[in-house]
Amino acid sequence: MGDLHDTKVLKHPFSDRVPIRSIVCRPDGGAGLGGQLVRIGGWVKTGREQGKGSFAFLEVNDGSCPANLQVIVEKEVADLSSLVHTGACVSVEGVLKEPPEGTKQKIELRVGKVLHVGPVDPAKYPIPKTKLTLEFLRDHIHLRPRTNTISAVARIRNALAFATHSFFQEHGFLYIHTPIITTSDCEGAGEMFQVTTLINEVEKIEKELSENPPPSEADIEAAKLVVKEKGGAVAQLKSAKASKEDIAASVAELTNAKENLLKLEERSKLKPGIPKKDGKIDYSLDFFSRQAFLTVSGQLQVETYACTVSNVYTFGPTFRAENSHTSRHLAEFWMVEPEIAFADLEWLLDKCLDDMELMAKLYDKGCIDRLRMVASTPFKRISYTEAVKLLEEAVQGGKKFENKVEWGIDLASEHERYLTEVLFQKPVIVYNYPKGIKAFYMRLNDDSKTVAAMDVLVPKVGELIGGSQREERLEVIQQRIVGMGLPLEPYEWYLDLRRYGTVKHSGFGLGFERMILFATGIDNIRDVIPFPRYPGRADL
Ligand SMILES: NC(=O)C[C@H](N)C(=O)O
Repeated sequence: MGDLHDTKVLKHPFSDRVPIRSIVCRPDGGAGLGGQLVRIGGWVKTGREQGKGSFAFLEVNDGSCPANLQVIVEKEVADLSSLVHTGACVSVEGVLKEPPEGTKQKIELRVGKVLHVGPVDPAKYPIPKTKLTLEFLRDHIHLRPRTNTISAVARIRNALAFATHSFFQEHGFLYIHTPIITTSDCEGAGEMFQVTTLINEVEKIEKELSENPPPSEADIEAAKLVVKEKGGAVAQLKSAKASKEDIAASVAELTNAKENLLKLEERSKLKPGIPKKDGKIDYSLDFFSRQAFLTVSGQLQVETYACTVSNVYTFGPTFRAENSHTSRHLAEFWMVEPEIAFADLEWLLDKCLDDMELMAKLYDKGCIDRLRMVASTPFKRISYTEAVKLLEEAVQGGKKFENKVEWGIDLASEHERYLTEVLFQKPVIVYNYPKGIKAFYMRLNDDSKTVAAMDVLVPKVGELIGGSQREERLEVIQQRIVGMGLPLEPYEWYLDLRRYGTVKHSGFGLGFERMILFATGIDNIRDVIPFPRYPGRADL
């Protein structure tokens, strides 16, 4: 968008429109731009006719910044009634003018030509200008980007994504595109969405039906008759006290007739274009020749590159089939996952801090205080064992937690919040978790009870980052996989990284949406991703 201090407004690179940002987001509020002819395009936030309908004031926003441009249209130029409704799209050309002294705006646009109007019926528009709750907006996912909050979140999200890439690129990391579809369960927790192929299923049903047409109603009626006859035959033989063998043979015929009827009825339900639902044919095995899933983490795959090009990261969507209905979980979320060869956990903890500091510095526009605090305060570091001790002390002191506190538990959100918000009032890094609650790939510590894992907990959000030193010893990791009841076979390729040229290495995953929650102060994670996915929601 160029230098905002430029004395000329800057055209959008792909159209002849000027971004509103380049008019109003200047130190002088745009005052120095008076007299320039510009074209803008955007959506009306508010509008009203004035001077007995002789002109209209419009507040227009084009998403380039949170601020609106005040636009004035006279009735000679356009039909004002179609312009003034919230949500209408307008594209106009006119001259920038400084309004009279004492007005809030430093610049406004006097329209000479209206180039486009996309009207709205105000009686039907679902996003009126009144303040709407985020819950309400979640039911209008496609229109909610038109609100100030959601468009601001989109800009912050974009800036954070850009900063993530800039940071890693500047530090010599390679961006590796890890797959979305995989057969490996990185966390070994079974929270995977299975990938099935609807088209395959439909094709298969169509083929089957063309080779073997479905039964007609008459076929089914005939089969029902056979069942009735066979049933009658069994009853007759029984009342005639026939021999056991004869009765058994007759019962077998009845069973066959019933099975045949069931089959026919089932086949009659098969219709082209509708996949069979009874689960009898495992179509899911078709496409990939084995069960495939949506990835829960790009970590295992990105490790293959860390073990040859040293410093890598992946940043993409990940999926968890967790039935969580909380404000901190999504079924589809984005994760930033760096992986570094020759690094142990100590090294990683330091780097993680840098990362957060850098992000905080870049985004002082979000929740400024919290970000400032992250940038300036050293994180508290405590071991898991210390954390549990502190929580136990709190319980002894009268603090009530819903989840019980004892060595071996996974820290609940209330525990994480207590540590970060009450006890330390700053981000807390908890390290060396019990092996029983962490994934198989984390390096076993010398005590054989804990693993070299760390979580970064932050106020408001709880766990923001989870990471670990990876287990680089072949026998140990094999034992861990087996010990957790997981099959070795799907992980053989991963074990090869330990068989051939193994090296200590570490990495972490940062939940991108949680980072946005933290930066923006928004409460619900469903509001910081454009199209949230959670139990019961996958449309749009
Ligand atoms: N890359 C990582 O360390 C993240 C880790 N696999 C997780 O999903 O929690």
